[in-house]
Amino acid sequence: MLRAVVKLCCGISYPHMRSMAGLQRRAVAVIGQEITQLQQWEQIQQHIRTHVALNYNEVEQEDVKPATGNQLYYEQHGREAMRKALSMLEDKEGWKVEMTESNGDVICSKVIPGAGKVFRMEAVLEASVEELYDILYVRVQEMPQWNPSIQHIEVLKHVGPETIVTHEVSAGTAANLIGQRDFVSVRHSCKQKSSVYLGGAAIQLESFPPQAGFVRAEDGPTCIVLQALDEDKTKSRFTWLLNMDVKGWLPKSIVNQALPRAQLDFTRHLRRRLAVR
Ligand SMILES: CC(C)CCC[C@@H](C)[C@H]1CC[C@H]2[C@@H]3CC=C4C[C@@H](O)CC[C@]4(C)[C@H]3CC[C@]12C
Repeated sequence: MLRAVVKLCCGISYPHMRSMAGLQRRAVAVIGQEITQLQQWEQIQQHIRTHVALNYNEVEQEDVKPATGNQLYYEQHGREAMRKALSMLEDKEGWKVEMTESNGDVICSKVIPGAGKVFRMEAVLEASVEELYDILYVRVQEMPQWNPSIQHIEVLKHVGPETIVTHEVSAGTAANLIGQRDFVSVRHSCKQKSSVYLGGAAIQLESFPPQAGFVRAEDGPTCIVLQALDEDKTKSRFTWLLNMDVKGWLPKSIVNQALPRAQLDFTRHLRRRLAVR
C-alpha cells in the first residue's frame, strides 16, 4: 500500500521535480530516505509481532502487511485464520440447525458479524485422527482423486511442516449449484495429543493473480477439528467450520443452499475414501 502511494506521488510530482532548484531536490531526496526507513521499520515490527505475539494468540491480522516471500507472513496468516475460526466454533450460542442426516451428521449455521453466514458440520468418521490428518493435509494434492467436487489442488509453497499455500479448483458439477471457482489459500495444521486442527484462509499472491475464466472465491477463516473419540480411538469427531465467500453475482439463497450441500458431499466422498483403505 505504502509503495503504491509512493509510486503515485512520484508520478504526480515528476513534472514539478524536473523544474526544481537544488535545495528543493535535496528535500525530496530526504523524504525518499525517510519513506525507505519507514518501510524497513514496518518489516521489523512485523517480525517482532510474529515472534513475540504469536504464542500469546494476540496478533491482529489487520496490522500486518504481506511481504512477498516472507515465510513468517504465511505462518502468521494461517495461525490467525485458525484462531479466528476456532473462536467462532467456541461460541456455542446461536447456532441454527440446517440439516440432520440419518447417520447422525448435523449441519448448523450462524450469522457472525464480519464473517457473514458460516456453516458448522459435525460428523463421526471411522478413522483415527492420524489417518484423517494424512488424507486431508499431508496428501491434500490427492484430494481430487477421491472427491469429484474438486478438480485440482496444487501446493504452491511448502512454508514449513505446519503451513502450506495451495491453489484449489472446484469442479463445476451438476450437484454444485455454484459453478467452478478457484481459491488460493494458506493452510495451517496443528497437531495436539488426540486432536488435529486444520485451519485456512484466502491469501493474495502477486505471483498467482486471478485467472481469466475463473471466479476467484475466498475460503476462510475456516477450520476442521479432528478429535479422537474417548471410547474408541479408531473413530474421530469431525467438526468443519465453512466460511466461504463464493464471489460472483449469485442470490444468497442459492449460496446458502449450496454450501451445506458441499459439506455433505465432501463428507460422503471422504467416507468412501476411508472405505477403500
Ligand atoms: C460451493 C463451491 C463453490 C465449492 C465446492 C467445493 C469446496 C467444498 C471445496 C473446494 C476446495 C476444498 C478445500 C481444499 C483443501 C482443503 C485443505 C484440507 O486440509 C482440508 C479440506 C479443504 C479445506 C477443502 C474443503 C472443501 C473445499 C473448500
